[in-house]
Amino acid sequence: MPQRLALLGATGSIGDSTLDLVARHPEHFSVFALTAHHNIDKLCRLCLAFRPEVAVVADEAAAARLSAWLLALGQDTEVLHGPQALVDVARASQCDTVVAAIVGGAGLAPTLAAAKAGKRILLANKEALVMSGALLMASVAASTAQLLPVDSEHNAIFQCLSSHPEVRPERLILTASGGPFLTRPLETLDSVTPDQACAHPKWRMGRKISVDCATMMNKGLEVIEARWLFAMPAERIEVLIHPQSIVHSMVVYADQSVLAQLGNPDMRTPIAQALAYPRRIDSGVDPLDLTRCEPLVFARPDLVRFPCLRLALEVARDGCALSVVLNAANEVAVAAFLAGALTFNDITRVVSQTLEQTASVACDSLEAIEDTDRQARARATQLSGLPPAR
Ligand SMILES: NC(=O)C1=CN([C@@H]2O[C@H](COP(=O)(O)OP(=O)(O)OC[C@H]3O[C@@H](n4cnc5c(N)ncnc54)[C@H](OP(=O)(O)O)[C@@H]3O)[C@@H](O)[C@H]2O)C=CC1
Ligand SMILES: CC(=O)[C@@H](O)[C@H](O)COP(=O)(O)O
Ligand SMILES: [Mn+2]
Repeated sequence: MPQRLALLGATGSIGDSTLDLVARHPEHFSVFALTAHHNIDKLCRLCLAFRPEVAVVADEAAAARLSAWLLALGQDTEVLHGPQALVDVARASQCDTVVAAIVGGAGLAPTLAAAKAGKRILLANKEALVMSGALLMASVAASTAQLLPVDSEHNAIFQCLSSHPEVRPERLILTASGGPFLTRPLETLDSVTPDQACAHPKWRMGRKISVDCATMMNKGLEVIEARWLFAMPAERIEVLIHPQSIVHSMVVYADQSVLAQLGNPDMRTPIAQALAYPRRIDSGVDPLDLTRCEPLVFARPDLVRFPCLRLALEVARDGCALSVVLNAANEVAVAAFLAGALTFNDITRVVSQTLEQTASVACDSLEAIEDTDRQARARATQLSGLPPAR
């Protein structure tokens, strides 16, 4: 019986990689639901190719258009809309596995619903875990859910830990490419364009995560993600710059053995590992030829060049409420940068000022997290000089 998937964020970059694997292994995987936000052209094509029972889009107007197209094309996918529909497909009895690949905080409620419903969750949506670490991990522990990390570094650590599941490692080392601005003169950073910031040297990804890699906020979010996934204090999670993106992360044991997972930078490897776990399937990724790749180099990150990483590391060592604020402010600032309303350096300013201006708040329920998230977004919007969101 094939695994039945609900793919949240099907029209994105993780969606593309996941569906490439589904197409390679129709005997192992079938698609129950595909979701998108506004890209209904692409979702329509995906519905014709993968024939899901359900598709979900942002609003009623988009749902009506997609329904009409599918009907005209003879495809009987049911089209739903809105945040509640995402939650409904994530916990539906017709699916076994939820691929959480929505970008940003919008992925939190469906991911939490999947955890409570005891699903196997392939987690790409790191923002969900950053916002709700304690709550999501507790929901997984209290149900039959299984949380499998897809983020390449966390998937690497998961694979390294699998060889000694009963032994706690001493430290984790997350590798980071350093993004497109690793060596760019600092004084020129304020004039970089969104396209320059999105030109990641090694990975092709959505625009939000690409900007996060350019500021290295991505690595800060990943330290918080690792802290929860592997129950490891942030002080014992190190970040190392590794521009080749071949070593995806490492685990250090008490005897100073260091285990690493390597591979060409292609998300189909970690997604295939998680989809097939504990088996292995062909991912379509080129074999890694260590005799032909660039020399593997490692260095400590420069926190003056990457102030967003410094802010995130400070938050990682603190309570969970500040993680919600960090994430919310970053989402607002990155969206404003991508829209041309802020400069690249403004991202750090907005995140830092939002953190400074937020009093300590609770984060022990979805409602409390959503409330903190809303307040932080409003503050960050104001600090970005934008009109309040409706
Ligand atoms: N891309 C990668 O290689 C990696 C990504 N990740 C993480 O995976 C997640 C997805 O990243 P990526 O695929 O690059 O992102 P993309 O921007 O490529 O795709 C995002 C997806 O989320 C949907 N979406 C956006 N906003 C909403 C919303 N408010 N409600 C519902 N759906 C929404 C989009 O729909 P639409 O197309 O209609 O806008 C799209 O399907 C992120 O959290 C990222 O950090 C982690 C590791 C690697
Ligand atoms: C592919 C992936 O997992 C991204 O989250 C990745 O981490 C981006 O690369 P850097 O963060 O190393 O720039
Ligand atoms: Mn990553």
